[in-house]
Amino acid sequence: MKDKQQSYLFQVNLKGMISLLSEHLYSNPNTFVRELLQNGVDAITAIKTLDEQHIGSIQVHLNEKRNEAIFEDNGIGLKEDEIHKFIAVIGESSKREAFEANDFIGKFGIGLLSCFVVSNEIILETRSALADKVLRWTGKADGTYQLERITEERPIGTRIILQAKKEWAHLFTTSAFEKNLRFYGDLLPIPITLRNGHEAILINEHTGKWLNDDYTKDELLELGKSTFHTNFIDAFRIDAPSGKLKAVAYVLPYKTQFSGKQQHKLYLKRMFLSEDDCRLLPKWAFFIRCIINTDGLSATASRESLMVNGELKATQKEIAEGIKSYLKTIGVVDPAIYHKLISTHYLHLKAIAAEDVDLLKAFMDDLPFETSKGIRSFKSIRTYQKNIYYTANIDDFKQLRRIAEPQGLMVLNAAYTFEEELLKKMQRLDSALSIEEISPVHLLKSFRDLDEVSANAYMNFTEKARKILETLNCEVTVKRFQPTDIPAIYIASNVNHTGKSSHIKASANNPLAATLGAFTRTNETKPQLCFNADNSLIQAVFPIKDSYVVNSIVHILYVQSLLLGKYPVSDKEMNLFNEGLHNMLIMGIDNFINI
Ligand SMILES: Nc1ncnc2c1ncn2[C@@H]1O[C@H](COP(=O)(O)OP(=O)(O)OP(=O)(O)O)[C@@H](O)[C@H]1O
Repeated sequence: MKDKQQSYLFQVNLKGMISLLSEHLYSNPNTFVRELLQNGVDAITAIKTLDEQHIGSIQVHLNEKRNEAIFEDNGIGLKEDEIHKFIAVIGESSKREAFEANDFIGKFGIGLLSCFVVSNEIILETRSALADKVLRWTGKADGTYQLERITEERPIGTRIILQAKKEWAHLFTTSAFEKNLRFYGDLLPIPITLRNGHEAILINEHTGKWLNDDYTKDELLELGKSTFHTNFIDAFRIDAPSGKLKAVAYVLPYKTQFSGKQQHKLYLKRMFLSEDDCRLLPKWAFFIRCIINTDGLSATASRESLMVNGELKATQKEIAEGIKSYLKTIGVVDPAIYHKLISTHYLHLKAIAAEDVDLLKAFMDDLPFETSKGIRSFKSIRTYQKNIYYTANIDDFKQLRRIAEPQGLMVLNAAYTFEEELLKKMQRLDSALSIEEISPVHLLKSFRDLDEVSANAYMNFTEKARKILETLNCEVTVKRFQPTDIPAIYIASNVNHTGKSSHIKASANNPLAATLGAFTRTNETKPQLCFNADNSLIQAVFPIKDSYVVNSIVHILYVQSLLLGKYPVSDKEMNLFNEGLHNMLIMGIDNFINI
C-alpha cells in the first residue's frame, strides 16, 4: 500500500444483492403482484402528464397451463436509455427525482426484484410514449440481462412476463390471482382486469367511493361490514391533513382487550399497504377499526409499514383528535349510539378520559363504576350521597361493600386502572365534589366502643371468652356495629405467627371478616373475635356465668365467624364447634340462659 491515501469503490456481489432484496426484504411471495400493479399505476400516472385525458388500464393475462402471468399497462413505457438506467440499475428509480415524484407510489428502485421470488427471469416488453421502438429486456436473478428490439407492433405501454418457479406454480391460478389482485388493488383508481382465456374479471369495480365525502353513513357502515365482516356500532370519518389522509373509523360492537392485534386496512396512494395501523392510531383506540388512505406519508422499502417521520407524528395527532372530537360530540348527535358506545367500551373510554379533560367532562357522568350497590353511573353515585367514598384496591372493596351498606354508605370500587385517576381529576375539575378514599380501617373507626357501664357488665363474659380463645391464639374485643344481625366477626391477622395466615388469604371473599382483617394489618399481630354488643344474641349470652355454657357458646360463635368469613376451619376447630353444639342441644336452651 502506498502512503498516499487512495479511494476505492465498494464492490457489490450482484447475485447476493438480488437474492437479499428479492427474497429477504419482503415477507410474502405475493409481493410481486403489488409491485407490478404499482409500477403499472405509476406508468399511467406518468403518461397522464403528457395526456391528461388518457384512460389508463391494467390487464393481467394468466395462462395457467404454462404457469405464466403477463402484467400489461398502457402507461408511459420505457425508452432504451431508461431501461439501462432504471430497470438495469438496482436502486435507481425514474420516480424519485421526477417533478411529480409525490404522485408516484414507488421510489426505491427495487420493487421489480420481488418478481425473482416467484420467477427465475423477468421479461419486460415496452414501447415508450416518447419513442417508436418496441424493446424486450430479459433480466435474470444472477444479475445478467439482455436487451433486444422486437418487430411486433405494440401499443404504448409495458408488459411484464413471469413464468412461475415450480414451487410457486400454485400462485399462478385464476383464484389466487383474483384474490391477490383484490387484496392489493381493490382501491386503485385504475381498472384492473384479470383475463384467463375468454374469462375476464374486473377486480376493482366499485372501490374508492368512500373517499368522496358525500358517501352516507349507511354506505360507510355497509363498506365496513363487507370489509371486516362486522356490524359496527357506528362509522365516522377522520381527516388528517398532515398525512393527506382520509379514513373511515368503525366502532366495534363488542368489547376488546387493551392489547392484541387489531385489523385495519391501510392504503398508501390507494395501494394496499398493511392490515396493521402502522402506528397511526392512538394506543387507546382498541375499539376502533379503520379503513385508511394516505397520499402524504411514505412507506418503508419493504412497503409493509410507514416511515416514522415528522409527517407521521403530526398525522397521529390529527387522527387522535379526530377520534376524540367524534367522542365528544356523539352524545349530542346520537344519544342511542353514545349509550351503546359507553356500555360496550367504557374501559377504553375511561382510559381516554383519564388523559383528556374534555372527554372526561363529556363522559364522566355516564361512565359506569362498580359500587357497593351494584354498577352505577358516576352521576347516580354523586347524587346518591354528599361524599363519594372509594377504595383504591379490590380487597378493600370486597371487605367494605357489605359492611358499608348498613352504615348507609355507598362505596365505589376504583381498583381498576384509570379509575382513581379519573376520580382525582374529577375532584380537581369540580371543587363542589367531595371524593374521599376509604379503607376498612376508616370504617372500623366508626364502630362504637362500649360505655363504661356496659363494658363492666360484660367484663365477666369477655374475660372468660378471652381465656377460651387464648388456646386458639385469638384475641377478644367487644364493639357496637351494624349490621346488628351479625353476632361476631373474626378479624384475621396477616402476620404469620398466629398460625392462621391461610385465614387471611381466604378473607377476601368475606367482606365482614376481611374488613376487620384489614384492621389488624395496622398494628395487631393476633387475630381477634369482635363481638357485637348490639346483636340480640350477644346481649342474651353476655350475662351467662356458667363456664361450661360460655365455653360452648364462644366456640360456636368463633367457628361460626370463621365460616361466615369464609376462612378455612381446622379439624380441631370443627371438633370444638360440634362439641359446643352437642352440649347446647343436650342441655336445652332453657336450662342455661338466665332470662
Ligand atoms: N410498468 C412500467 N412502466 C414504465 N416503467 C417502469 C415499469 N415498471 C418499472 N419501470 C421503471 O423501472 C424502474 C424500477 O422499478 P422498480 O419497481 O424496481 O422500482 P420503483 O417502482 O422505482 O420503486 P420501488 O422500489 O419503491 O417500487 C421504475 O422507476 C420505472 O422507471
